[in-house]
Amino acid sequence: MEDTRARAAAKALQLNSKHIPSRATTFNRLFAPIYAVGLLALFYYHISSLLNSTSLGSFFISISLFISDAILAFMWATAQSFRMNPLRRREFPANLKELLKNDSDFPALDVFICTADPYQEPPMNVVNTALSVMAFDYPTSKISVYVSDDGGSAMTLFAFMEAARFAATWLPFCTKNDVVERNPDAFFTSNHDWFSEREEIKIMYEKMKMRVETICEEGKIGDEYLNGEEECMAFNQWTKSFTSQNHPTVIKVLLESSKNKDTCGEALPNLIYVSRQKSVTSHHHFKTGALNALLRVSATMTNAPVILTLDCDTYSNDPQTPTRALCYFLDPKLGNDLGYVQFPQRFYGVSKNDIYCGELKHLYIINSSGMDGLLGPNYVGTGCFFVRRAFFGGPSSLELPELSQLNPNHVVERHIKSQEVLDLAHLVASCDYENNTKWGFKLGFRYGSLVEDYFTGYCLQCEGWKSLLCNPKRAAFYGDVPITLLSVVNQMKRWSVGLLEVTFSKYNPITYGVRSIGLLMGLSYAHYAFWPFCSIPVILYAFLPQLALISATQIFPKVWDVWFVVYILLFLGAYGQDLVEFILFEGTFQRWWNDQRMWMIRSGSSLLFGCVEFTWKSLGINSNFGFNVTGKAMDEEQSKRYKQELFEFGLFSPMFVPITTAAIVNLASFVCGLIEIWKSGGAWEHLFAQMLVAGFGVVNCWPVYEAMALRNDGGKLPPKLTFFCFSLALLLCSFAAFFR
Ligand SMILES: O=c1ccn([C@@H]2O[C@H](COP(=O)(O)OP(=O)(O)O[C@H]3O[C@H](CO)[C@@H](O)[C@H](O)[C@H]3O)[C@@H](O)[C@H]2O)c(=O)[nH]1
Ligand SMILES: [Mn+2]
Repeated sequence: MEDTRARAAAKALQLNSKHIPSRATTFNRLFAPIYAVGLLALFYYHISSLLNSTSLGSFFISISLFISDAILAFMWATAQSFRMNPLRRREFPANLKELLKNDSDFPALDVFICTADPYQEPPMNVVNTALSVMAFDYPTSKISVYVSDDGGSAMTLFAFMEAARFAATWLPFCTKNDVVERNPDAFFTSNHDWFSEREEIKIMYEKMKMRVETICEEGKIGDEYLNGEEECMAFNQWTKSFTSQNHPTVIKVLLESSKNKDTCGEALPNLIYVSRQKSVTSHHHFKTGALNALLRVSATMTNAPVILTLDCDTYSNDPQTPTRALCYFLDPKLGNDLGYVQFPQRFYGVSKNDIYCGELKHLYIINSSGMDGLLGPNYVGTGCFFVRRAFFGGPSSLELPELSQLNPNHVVERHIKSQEVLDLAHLVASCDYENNTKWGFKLGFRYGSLVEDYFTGYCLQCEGWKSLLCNPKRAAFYGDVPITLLSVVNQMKRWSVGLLEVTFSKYNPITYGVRSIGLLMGLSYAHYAFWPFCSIPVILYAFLPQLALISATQIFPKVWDVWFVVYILLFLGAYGQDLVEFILFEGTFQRWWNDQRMWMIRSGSSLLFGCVEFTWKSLGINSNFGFNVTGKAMDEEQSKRYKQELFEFGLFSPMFVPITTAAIVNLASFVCGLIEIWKSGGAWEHLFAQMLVAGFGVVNCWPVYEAMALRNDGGKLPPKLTFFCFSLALLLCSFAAFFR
């Protein structure tokens, strides 16, 4: 790639441009110090009320409010790093044609697709993802798709054998007709009626889908489904003792570019199925381990300089995507230290107003554009192009792997089905290969956190790599959003455990990060690392003012007090800025409203339970926390309710307890407050702030009341849970009333 970059420099080609949204940035830079003054005033107020507290009770209240606001203020301060220097970019793939005239000029591309569970992640969907990238607008002989199957499932392998056959028809069909949607399922569900062979191919696709789905339902593969001896042989490894947690390495080269041709006689991409060895006695590091196994297996077979990592649900929505990434990798101005190009995660099938905030606009787009103006966005696990070299030490300090064949500069000379290559591939995919090597620590994706993406990107940046965000108008990739509240909160719980693992390691972004990547980048990473602590202020604000209201205790300043004004301005300032930002990034008011609601719900469930689980894990009480895959299989009833934007509770989960209890307490306290004001003949000034907080809680908890009392479908709150939370709320309220 270096010589291509030199040619680009000689031709002075413009491959990309950047744009600084200057008005918004100026505003943010001016607003930050003003807001900071407001915060200082608030802490002056907090400290003086602490010093003036007259009783144990008032001291307890003051210190709780102080701690809560200190955490919120810290989160605000770290978030400013995203606002100081945001960037938007554009790329010009057309100009690349000048530079890459022949297929041989393109760098080879290895695509990694991870899947882990055929029941949560239907093989047919994984196949669609793979087909969508095999059909990239890119020289096919340069593409190799590696599928990592951590589920070790014969069904997934079977699905890919079918896909390999279908690809021979699908790929030429896409190129000939300039199809934009190259995920077959997405293509056939949207209407494109004008292609001649469309019907024929659709029938072929449906047949394949039926075969795969039948196999998945039956749970075994009958001989009538297999073509020839080679295919039968492939499944011989699935013996009786083969389980997803204990099995030998399975590597199958399903397509070999130099041999397999499509129906028009053009080369097909390489397609390789890999299920690394698993043993119950050795730790496999979940997805991170799978990615490292793929890094090594791909090194033995193709060793492409560019790598794309994808989750099994992240399909390509634009065949131009790899050329867009090249617009950066081949740009001489960006230098040799560009480690990865991240495309934002975008989602297919988000409900109209995005009730669960599945879009995660802040995480994937707003904050990432903010980091783009510094050293670059964090890695978000999928839709990311890396230079292979980035996994082998910093830009100027090459870290060599133990085996020279895995070296990023090694040129593979043998073809991928040769015995030597296959033997080496099996060796590096075995479960104890990594023992006493640098893999996961100095090489490859990094171990030590359940958010391997965040941690790996962070480590690469600390080593000196830069990154950037490529966010074209047409979504480059689409993934699935979780459609039940439980999967949403479980996903975020895993994230918060993973983030805390980084916070309490020697890599803490405040200590280690700020030193390695500077203040603003360090703060950006700290914003996430300390995110789980948001659960503390949210829980306190969800209960304390309300219980105080029930016990007729005033804890906030009176309406006419200047300190009340400070409170209100800080609240409105933060919320207002957040809203404006959200709208500027193509959001709607309703989506923003749901976003802020989910921020609170997540804090009271995922982040809180994440903190608790992390504590248990650190104390060694229970260390059984793994990477639980987010479900991607659709239940029809659930999808229907999701589309109607009804919250899906359904099951009894301890994670629903805090939010449900808070909903009841907020409503009860609001009513108590009203009664209190009425009884006192209309003296409302001293309780107004608390009424405001409780009222805000009630408005936000509307879906919970609905699920508790007004609905009768499968997604309503289980009566057992409602009863439990009612009892708990009653206990809390009586306790508060006791202090009246
Ligand atoms: O042992 C495992 C567990 C998971 N996976 C794969 O990891 C991917 C992501 O899993 P998913 O359950 O979809 O996670 P999400 O919560 O949606 O993922 C977000 O957060 C993860 C980190 O927690 C990142 O790895 C993901 O890229 C990011 O999208 C999927 O393709 C899985 O098949 C494995 O390969 N092996
Ligand atoms: Mn996912």
